[in-house]
Parts: sequence; structure tokens; C-alpha cells
Amino acid sequence: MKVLSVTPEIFPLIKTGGLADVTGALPLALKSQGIEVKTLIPGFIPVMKQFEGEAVYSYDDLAGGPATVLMGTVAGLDLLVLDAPHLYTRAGGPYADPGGNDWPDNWQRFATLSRVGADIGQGKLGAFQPDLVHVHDWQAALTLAYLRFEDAPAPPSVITVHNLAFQGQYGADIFRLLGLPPEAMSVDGVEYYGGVGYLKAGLRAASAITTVSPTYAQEIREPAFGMGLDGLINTRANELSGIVNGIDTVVWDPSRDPHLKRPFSREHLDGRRHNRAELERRFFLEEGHDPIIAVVSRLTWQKGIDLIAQELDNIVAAGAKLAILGKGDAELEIALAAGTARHHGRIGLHLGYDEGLSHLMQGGADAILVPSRFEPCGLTQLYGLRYGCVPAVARTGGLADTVTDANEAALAAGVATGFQFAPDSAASLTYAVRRLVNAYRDREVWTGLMREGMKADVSWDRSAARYAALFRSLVSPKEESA
Ligand SMILES: Nc1ncnc2c1ncn2[C@@H]1O[C@H](COP(=O)(O)OP(=O)(O)O[C@H]2O[C@H](CO)[C@@H](O)[C@H](O)[C@H]2O)[C@@H](O)[C@H]1O
Repeated sequence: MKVLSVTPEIFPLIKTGGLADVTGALPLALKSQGIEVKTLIPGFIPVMKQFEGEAVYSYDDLAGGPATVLMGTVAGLDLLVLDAPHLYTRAGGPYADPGGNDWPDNWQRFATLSRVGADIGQGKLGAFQPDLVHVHDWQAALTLAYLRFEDAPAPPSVITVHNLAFQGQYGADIFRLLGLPPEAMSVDGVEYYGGVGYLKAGLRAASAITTVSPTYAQEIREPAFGMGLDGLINTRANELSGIVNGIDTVVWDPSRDPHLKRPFSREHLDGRRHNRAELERRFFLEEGHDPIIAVVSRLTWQKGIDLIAQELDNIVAAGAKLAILGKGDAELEIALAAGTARHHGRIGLHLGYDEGLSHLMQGGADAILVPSRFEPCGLTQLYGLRYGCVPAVARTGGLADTVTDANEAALAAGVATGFQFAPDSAASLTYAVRRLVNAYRDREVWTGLMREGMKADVSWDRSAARYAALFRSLVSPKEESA
């Protein structure tokens, strides 16, 4: 079976968050399920620097300039790169200028990516006719509206929601520039609260909807998590499922990780203490036996970072040290920096994005704290499990699905892997830190938690099999055998 994946980000070429990890790892995992994935991404500057491909399709004028689709392979990933310099060759990130402001033409940059995704879905490439189109998040969602509203045969489709909070919502005035037929501007099409909703359009048009954990798939049917889309999602409940993310176990392998000071494994945990010492050095933390709790996160309200900022004094008083890596909202950065200044040696902060340091933190910290208010899946707790960095997580979405709380019953049964606490509650977060510090002081309990977590299957194997089964159920047997 051949699948076209459409996404704005893919690891290792361009990443702002977990979406890239998933779109980079899933194609490799699907290969062993007999599924060939080609991924369409925009030709952002970092992508073009790492990629060389052969031109397979050209547009004389695509949204105001010439464009080419290039085909090639990087890091085992088969890519289709949309080289459209007038849209994607810009300093800054994929979505925002160097000052952090969204590009004003994002509606067009991602509608165009989707336009090309639909063209490929309709077979315009010749060299590659997909049996199914798989789109990720709002940036690729309009692909499915183009496929649905055009008079051409369209393959079945899946949309995966990595985060319902980002929806691609624009004014009605852009509709006439999208090149969709007038009937698409309806409640049954792309219309959303009087404007145009990209994610909404994709959710409406997809043959199937997935999100990245079973619990989040349930949560988004409720107004509290549905972000205005729960009504639509409920009408599509029969087509909705949750498939928990895996992680790339080659990139995230403590026995071969080049970012670690010392490798280690479940059987040989000793190397960990060298990473721990390096972490103390890098974060200017006091040496000593108190547990180091890591935070690796976008610094936002979704991730509950304000709760951490609010509880810094209590976390330190509970006997923990904190190592925080992140970037995000200015007021949260300021609050964390103020806490770091108050607790020199107990709290260390790196403001920024540092992939290598994030590996060292998983391999050296004792625990990882993830206090999200909502979390479709979450990856850092999965890296934590694999690296013996015990996760303490809010009981929501994929965090609830992947960490087994160290309650009495789970400890007695030897199945606990971490700590869960009520989301959106500062008191509950601090209580969990106290439980964590107590457990840490009992070496037997703590080593049990580490080892049990390291045993957990966080690979893509099971989840890739679920995607494969879903794809097969949507593609007719005749096409599948082609
Ligand atoms: N400052 C920093 N330096 C280095 N690395 C950093 C970093 N800040 C974050 N990261 C990395 O970025 C990734 C974040 O992934 P998450 O899944 O935790 O959240 P995100 O909200 O981006 O993803 C969304 O999509 C993913 C994928 O489906 C879902 O798991 C998730 O719930 C959903 O919100 C991890 O690989 C993490 O290590």
C-alpha cells in the first residue's frame, strides 16, 4: 500500500514540537507493516539545506510564484518537498518571523501545501499515486477539503489531530482565494463560526479521524477539551479513534545515545550517575542526593508551566532540585528566571531549544515532570520511561494512558512506572513531588520504578500495526494488493 503523508514538520529536518517526532518515526515503523509512505513537506530553509531531490512536478504560478515538487530520501525517509521560495524561504521558524509573530500569509502558505497534497492525491505526480492520504494537524488539513470538493477521484483519507488547540482559523475573506468551489463555504465544508476553519474542514472531510491517545480521543468529545469542535467530533464519533504515539527507539536509545556522557541500560544503570553529574554541572545545581526533576517543554499554559512557576518554592522545600529546559511565553520565562535566582543551586534554567541537552536530561535527571492541562499524547514521559527518568504527570490524555501511578496496589504488584496527579491543580502537583521525593529516598522502590518503566514498550511497533490496520480497512482490497 502507498500512503501520502502531508505535514508541516518532520524530524530530523524541521521540528518545533512532538508532531515532527511522530511524522519522522511513523513512516519507518510502517515500512515493516508493508506500507510505503512518502511525506510532503514545505521547502523551509533547514529542509532545503539537508535535502537533494529530483524535480518531479512544476507549477509556473503557485500562489504567486513558481514552485517545484522535489522527490528524494533523507535519513531513510522518502520525501516530497514543495520548493516554493516565495512562501517558505524566510528567516525565522516555520510559522513565525524571527520576532515570534505569525507570518500574516500562513493561511496561504499552508493552503498551498494542502493544494499540492491534493494534487498528489489525485495522481498528478504520475510517479507516485497514493492509495491513501494521511494529513497531520491544521496545516495539512485543507488537503482533504480540496480532495472532497473537486470533481476527481480521491483516495480515502485519515486526519491525525496532534493538538486540537491549533485550528487554523481565518476570516471569510480568504475563502475566495483558496480556489475551492462556492459550495465548500458551508457548515458541511470549510465554514467555521462565520470564517474558514482548516482543521474543521479536515475533520469534516476525512474518511477517518485519529488522535494520539485513546483518552484524548474521548476527552475531545467534551466541551471542556473540544475547543469548539466537540459538536462536530461527536457527529463523527464512529470514525474517531485514539492511537498512542510511540518513540523512535534508535534516536532515543540510552545505550547508544551520542548526547549522553555515558551510555547505560536497564541492566547496567551505572552510567546514569555520570550523566547526572554532568547535568548538575550544566544547570549549576548543587551536588548531592536529592532527586533532580527535569522539565523539557514549550513554556505555555497548555503544558501547565504556570503551575510549576507558582510552586517553585514548595517544590524546593519538598527536597527536590529542578532542571528546566524550555522556551515560550515571556511571562513564564520571567517567572522561572526569578525562581532560579531565588533558589540558586536548587533550580537551574536553560531558556531555549536544545535537542542534545534534552537527551542528557532524560539520561541524567531522576524524574521528569509533565503537568499539562491537556496532553494529546506527550512524548517526554515516553522518553523518560525509556531512559529510567521516572515520569510525574498530570492525569490527562496520553499521560494518563502511558504512566502507571505508584499507588499502593501498583507498587505491591510491581507494575508502577511513575506518578500521576490531578491536572490544573498546583497543590496536587506539589503533593506528587512530595510522594516522588519520599519514593526516591527508598532505593529499592525507586530502582523498581526505573526498571519497570524501562521495560515498557514505548516503540512504534504496536501503534504502527494499528495505523496499518486502519489504513487497510479504508483501502479496498483490490487497491491494497496493487
Ligand atoms: N526546549 C526544548 N528543547 C529541546 N527539545 C524540546 C524542547 N521543548 C520541547 N522539546 C521536545 O519537543 C517534543 C515535544 O513533544 P510533546 O509530545 O511533549 O508536545 P507537543 O505539544 O510539541 O506535541 C503535540 O503533538 C505530539 C505528537 O503527537 C503529542 O504527543 C503532544 O501531546 C501534542 O501536544 C519532545 O520531543 C521534546 O523533547
